[in-house]
Amino acid sequence: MTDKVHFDRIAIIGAGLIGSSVARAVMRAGAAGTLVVSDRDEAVLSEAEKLGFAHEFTVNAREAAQDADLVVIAVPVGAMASVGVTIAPVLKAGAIVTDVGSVKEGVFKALEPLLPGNVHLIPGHPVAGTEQSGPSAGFASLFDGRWCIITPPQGVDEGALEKLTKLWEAMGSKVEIMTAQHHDLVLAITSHVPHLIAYNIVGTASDLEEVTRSEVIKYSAGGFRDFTRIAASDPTMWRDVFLNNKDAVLEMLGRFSEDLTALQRAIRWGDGDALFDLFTRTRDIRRRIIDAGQDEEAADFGRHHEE
Ligand SMILES: NC(=O)c1ccc[n+]([C@@H]2O[C@H](COP(=O)([O-])OP(=O)(O)OC[C@H]3O[C@@H](n4cnc5c(N)ncnc54)[C@H](O)[C@@H]3O)[C@@H](O)[C@H]2O)c1
Ligand SMILES: O=C(O)C(=O)C[C@]1(C(=O)O)C=C[C@@H](O)C=C1
Repeated sequence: MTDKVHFDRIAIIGAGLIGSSVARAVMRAGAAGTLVVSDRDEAVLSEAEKLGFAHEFTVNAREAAQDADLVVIAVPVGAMASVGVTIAPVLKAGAIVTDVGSVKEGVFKALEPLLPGNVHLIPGHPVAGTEQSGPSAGFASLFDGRWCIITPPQGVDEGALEKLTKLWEAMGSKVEIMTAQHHDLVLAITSHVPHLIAYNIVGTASDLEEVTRSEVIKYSAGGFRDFTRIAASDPTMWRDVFLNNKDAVLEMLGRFSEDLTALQRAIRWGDGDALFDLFTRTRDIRRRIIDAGQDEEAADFGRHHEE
């Protein structure tokens, strides 16, 4: 007998890209006796129901969380607290409550005071996603080979942590444990600031578009096009990320601005060596990412074009 991870009842609140992908991955892993998915948006819920990636569907998050051994909250970071308020009265003693939010310290601080002391709140973040949203955008293999960062609070119940870790592994992820503060600092530079830069550059180009009309669209190949993919990411999700990881994002943006000023100076003074040295260093980082198997672009491209 293998010690396959199993929960009698798993509830997922939020049936968008990530919630629906977790649902599909849970089903693929056979990790739930009953999997119930909830979303407050009736159109989203009926789309989810048609796609059929869980056993039960309900608009009522409280009904979903009732008797659940594991509740996965997959809503935008700014909506976590309202879900916490809704589900708190019905949570079963010993239940594990986790989330998939892109910011960790703020989510823990928002949820922890709302939940009863006899449940295990263990936040998590699968570092995998796309610029799409909604239940149709999800897929079971989203987490395969990707990191899931779990940020347990001090004094966490080791049994509950182990069970949650095993579930993410069963869904295909590699799991890393760190503090919420460290997570927020690392993700500020690897994910949050890059999204802000993409939003900014596409915004600047869209202002220019007034002047040059269709040329921005017409000639948008290569570099700019890659930025537009990221800048098409969900506005609600990303508004909440920046409002909830303010300190770390501002810290990284400060460094970014200093480095940008140095580049500006190198261009102004014709310092080709400085430009060449930086571009050589950054090319090396790209190579290291590919070597570490973290670049899924080619695979993603293939997958979306097969569908
Ligand atoms: N998109 C990504 O690439 C990505 C990757 C990793 C983690 N995340 C995190 O996952 C979470 C969900 O993101 P997503 O991309 O799946 O978003 P999404 O927009 O695809 O789905 C979010 C869903 O939550 C529902 N919702 C909002 N408030 C609710 C509430 N109070 N009760 C019930 N349902 C509610 C919405 O109706 C929507 O269907 C966010 O916290 C985000 O930071 C996103
Ligand atoms: O691949 C993308 O499109 C993503 O933006 C995914 C991405 C990221 O920045 O890596 C976005 C937000 C998440 O919290 C995790 C993953």
